Amino acid sequence: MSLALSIRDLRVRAGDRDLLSLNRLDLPPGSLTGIRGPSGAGKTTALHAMAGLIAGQGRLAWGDTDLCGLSDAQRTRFRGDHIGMIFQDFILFEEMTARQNAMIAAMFRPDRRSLARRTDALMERLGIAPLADRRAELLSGGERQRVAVVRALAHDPAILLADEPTASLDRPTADALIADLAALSRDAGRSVVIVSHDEQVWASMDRTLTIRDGRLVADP
Ligand SMILES: Nc1ncnc2c1ncn2[C@@H]1O[C@H](COP(=O)(O)OP(=O)(O)OP(=O)(O)O)[C@@H](O)[C@H]1O
Repeated sequence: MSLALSIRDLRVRAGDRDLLSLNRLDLPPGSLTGIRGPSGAGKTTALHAMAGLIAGQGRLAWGDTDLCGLSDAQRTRFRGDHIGMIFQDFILFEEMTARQNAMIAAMFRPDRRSLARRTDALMERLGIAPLADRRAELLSGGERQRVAVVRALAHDPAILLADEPTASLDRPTADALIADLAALSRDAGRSVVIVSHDEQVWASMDRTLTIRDGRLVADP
């Protein structure tokens, strides 16, 4: 499944302050989109709204599903079914193994077996299969990030959202990660949005948007 994103007059507020105000944005299904902008501009807020982690007013629809029209519980369910997330600090459980961390979502899902198969295949593909039984606290930054990628993709989500996925990686590791993310997503028709300050990330995307002061700045 491939899902388009359609945003109309989306606002995210905190108290009486507008954190985000996006008038119109359409991303085709299966597209790879970067988001850049100065610190505090609202990039993470936009990503969290796309993930349904925070509620917005207006319209933010993946396919036919407008997240603004869903309850908190419905948004959580949509996220579990359709969205994979990679966070900047890619939080792992240190005492658990790489594979246990990657499989964490499986604990709450009925399709545990197919998820386990996909997890193993992804670990193989990303070159971390030999580390499957190593505790997370013993993994390097690049290895931890790969575990976070497997965890995000294990349920084969239609949407992948990532916040500064290369921020703590050296150049070669970051480049390899971005190439893998792009290939794993293009193959599957996955829609991807990546918040990043990294020009190499922007170069791998179909398009990169700029957010400033909570608003989209027109592409140059
Ligand atoms: N829950 C909240 N309540 C109040 N203000 C918030 C809340 N969440 C974020 N903000 C503010 O909204 C603005 C945008 O934050 P956001 O994290 O989206 O920025 P960003 O563009 O991702 O920045 P950075 O590149 O530094 O991560 C910031 O001024 C931040 O302090």
